[in-house]
Amino acid sequence: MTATAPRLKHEVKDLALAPLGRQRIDWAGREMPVLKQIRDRFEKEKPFAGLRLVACAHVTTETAHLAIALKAGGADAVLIASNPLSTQDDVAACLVTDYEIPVFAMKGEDAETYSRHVQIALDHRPNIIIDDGSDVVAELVQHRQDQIKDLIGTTEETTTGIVRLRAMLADGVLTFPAMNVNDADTKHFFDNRYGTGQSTLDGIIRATNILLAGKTIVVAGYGWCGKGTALRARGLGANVIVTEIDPIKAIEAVMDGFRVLPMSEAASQGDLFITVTGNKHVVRGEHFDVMKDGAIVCNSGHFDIELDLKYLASQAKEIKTVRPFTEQYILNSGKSVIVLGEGRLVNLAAAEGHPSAVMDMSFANQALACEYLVKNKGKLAPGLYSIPTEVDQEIARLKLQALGIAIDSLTADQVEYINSWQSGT
Ligand SMILES: NC(=O)c1ccc[n+]([C@@H]2O[C@H](COP(=O)([O-])OP(=O)(O)OC[C@H]3O[C@@H](n4cnc5c(N)ncnc54)[C@H](O)[C@@H]3O)[C@@H](O)[C@H]2O)c1
Ligand SMILES: Nc1ncnc2c1ncn2[C@@H]1O[C@H](CSCC[C@H]([NH3+])C(=O)O)[C@@H](O)[C@H]1O
Repeated sequence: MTATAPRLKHEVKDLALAPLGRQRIDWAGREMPVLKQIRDRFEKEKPFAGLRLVACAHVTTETAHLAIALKAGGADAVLIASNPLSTQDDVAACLVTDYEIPVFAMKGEDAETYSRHVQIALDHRPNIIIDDGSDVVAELVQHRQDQIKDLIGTTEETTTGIVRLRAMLADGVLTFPAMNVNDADTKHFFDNRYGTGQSTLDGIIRATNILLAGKTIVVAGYGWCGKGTALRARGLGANVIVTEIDPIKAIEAVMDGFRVLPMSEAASQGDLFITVTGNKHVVRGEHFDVMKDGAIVCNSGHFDIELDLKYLASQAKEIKTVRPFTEQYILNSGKSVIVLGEGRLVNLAAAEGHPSAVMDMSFANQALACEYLVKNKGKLAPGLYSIPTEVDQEIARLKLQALGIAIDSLTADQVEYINSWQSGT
C-alpha cells in the first residue's frame, strides 16, 4: 500500500513564530538526556526507515524532541494535537520550518478542526500510531477498518487511553498490538505524579496568580495524578481535602495525612477544586449549587468531561473572560464560579504541561515502544503489551546516570541470599 500524502502540508498558526519555538525546544533539550541518547542511536540505525508514523500528542517542546527523534530514526512522521488547547504554536511552527515535520495543530482550535486533524492523520495511512487518550485509535477502529492491515501497532501515553484500549480489548475490537506506555514505572511514577503535581499548580497559578497558602483545595481522585497534586498543594501551604470512590485509595489519602470527604460535603468547603479522576461529571450541579462565591474549579484529568460545565452554563446569566484561561460564570443566584482552561487540562492549557525532565522518561518509553513494535513486527498477537521490564530499568539507569547519581549493586552474597529460602535468620 502506498502512502497517501496529507491533503495539506501543515496547519499551524504562524510560521513566523518558528525562531521562538527553536529557542524553547533547545532549552527543553537540556533536561532530556535519555531521549537524546535514543535519538543519537536512531540516527545511526534508522529503525523506522520506510515507515509512516502518526503522533497524536500535546504539541509542546517535549513532544518536539520525540518527533525529532522519530524522524531521525527514518520515520515519515505526521504530528497532530491531542488536545485543542495544549498546542504551543511556536513549537508547531518550528517543527514545520526547521525539521520538515508536517504538523496539524493550533492552540484554541475548535472541535471541528480537532476532528479534521485526526482524519488528516489517518489519511497518512500510518504503520505506527502514537496516541494520547486514544482518539486516533478509536477513530481507526470505528471508521477505518480497511487501514488496520497497514498498522504494525500503536503506543498509548495516558491512563484514560489505556482504559479505552482495555474496553476495546473486552469488546474484541483491538485487533492489533498496543503498547501500554502509561503503565511503565518510569512513566506514571514520575509523569503522572510529579509532572501533574507541579504543572497543575503551575497552570492554576499562571491563570489566576492566587496565593495557595491557607486555601482549602479539594483534589478529586487520589490516583497517581491526585497524589502528586495533593502533595504539591500541601507543600505550598494549602489545606487539602481528597475525594475518592475507591476505599483503598481513600485510606491511603487518610494515612498520607489528608482529610477525605465525599464531594457533596467538600463542595461547600473548597476554595479551589482540581479533578484528576479520568471520570465524567465528578463536579456537577449538586456541587456547584453549594460552592462558595468565587470558588475556582479546574480539571487536570481527562478531556473536558470531569466538570459538568453545561450545567454551570445553564445557571449563568453571564460568562466573562477575566484573565487568559480564566472565566467567571456569574450565576442567576448572584454567586460566581471561576472556571480555568475551559475545563480542559489546566496544566497544558494555562501552562506548558509537565517539565521536560519527566517527559524525558515518558518519551524515552514512547520511542522505545515504537522500536519494539517494529522489531517484533508480525510476532505480536493483538492485545495490550507492557513495556518490557528491561526497557523500563534501562530508562531509569540512563536517567540516574545523566543526573550523576550512582546506586549500589548486589554483592554475590546478597544475590545468593535473596534467591534462597533455607537461611531465614
Ligand atoms: N494533566 C496531565 O498532564 C495528566 C497526566 C497524566 C494523566 N492524566 C490523566 O489524569 C487522569 C487520572 O490519571 P491517573 O494516572 O491518576 O489515574 P489513576 O487511575 O491512578 O487515578 C484515578 C483515581 O480517580 C478515582 N476516581 C474515579 N472516579 C472518581 C470520582 N467520581 N470521584 C473521586 N475519585 C474518582 C479512582 O478511584 C482513582 O483512584 C486520567 O484521565 C489520565 O489520563 C493527566
Ligand atoms: N509537556 C508535555 N508534553 C507532552 N505531553 C505531555 C506534557 N505534559 C503532560 N503530557 C502528557 O499528557 C498526558 C495527559 S493527556 C490526557 C488525555 C487527553 N489527550 C486530554 O488532553 O485530555 C499525560 O499522560 C502526559 O504524559
